[in-house]
Amino acid sequence: MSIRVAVQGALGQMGREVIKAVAAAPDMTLTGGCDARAPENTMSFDGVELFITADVNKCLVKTKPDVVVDFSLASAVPQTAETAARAGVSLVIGTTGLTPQVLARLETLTREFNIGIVVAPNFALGAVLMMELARTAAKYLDWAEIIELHHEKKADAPSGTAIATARMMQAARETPFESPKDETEHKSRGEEFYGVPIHSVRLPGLVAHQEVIFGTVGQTLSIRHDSISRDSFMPGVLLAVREIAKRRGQFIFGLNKLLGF
Ligand SMILES: NC(=O)c1ccc[n+]([C@@H]2O[C@H](COP(=O)([O-])OP(=O)(O)OC[C@H]3O[C@@H](n4cnc5c(N)ncnc54)[C@H](O)[C@@H]3O)[C@@H](O)[C@H]2O)c1
Ligand SMILES: O=C(O)C1=N[C@H](C(=O)O)CCC1
Repeated sequence: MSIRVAVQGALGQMGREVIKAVAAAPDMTLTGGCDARAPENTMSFDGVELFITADVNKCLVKTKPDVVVDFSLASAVPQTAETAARAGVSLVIGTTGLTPQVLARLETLTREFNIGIVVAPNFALGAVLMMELARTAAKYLDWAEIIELHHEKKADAPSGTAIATARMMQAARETPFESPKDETEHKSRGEEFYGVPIHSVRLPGLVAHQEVIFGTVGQTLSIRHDSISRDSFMPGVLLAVREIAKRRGQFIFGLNKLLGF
């Protein structure tokens, strides 16, 4: 049976890419779109005619999706998730910048309303591997910093990927990472998450990139991933839709869990 999919943030850079990917997926039916900037009617997306509205509830009632894919803004996610949950609709959430409190509420919604929710800060396979390799290296190398580089329109910093990477790296260790002891002069060193300094670069020409650099005596190890176009995220998004459509009651954080890492 075809999985019915609606897209929240449909007019955004990622929303438009998801619309194309879902429309081309043989086992999915694109039902509708939602976006704060949407007109109240149908729109053509590269030849795909789609009902679109600014009202998420209207989108759900009218188009009856099984799954909503959300690439919008962190502040919009709670309302979208509550509305979808009450309608019994599962969610795939790629939006970053979600607080621990919002994540905890999303987990509760899965049990309260028997829906499935996947939240993943990065749907690119290479990025998931980069995070897994960083997790492994973190067990052996005591110094590490992260540089994440994104396009200039990104709303949040640091990236969700960088924060999740730092968390995975620290969780793999028994002791905190080492850091310079004598930075007594002017300090401009990014911001530490889980003991790992994260440096954020925002420039036109970039899409989504991250380098994790480890150091120890006489050597460094760099693990780098580059998304050079947004279609890099689409196989991961479609996998998450397929999986969550059959996993009611489950809350899944990270594409790694769906890839069996
Ligand atoms: N998980 C991943 O793999 C991944 C990949 C790329 C981007 N992202 C994240 O996805 C999100 C969107 O990225 P983007 O580049 O598409 O951004 P974008 O600004 O191009 O698009 C966001 C869209 O959301 C809409 N929007 C804003 N507030 C809204 C609201 N209250 N209700 C409904 N719609 C609303 C905007 O009008 C816009 O069209 C960001 O959080 C970004 O970090 C995640
Ligand atoms: O384009 C963005 O914005 C991206 N955000 C994600 C993040 O914050 O980690 C990663 C992919 C691109």
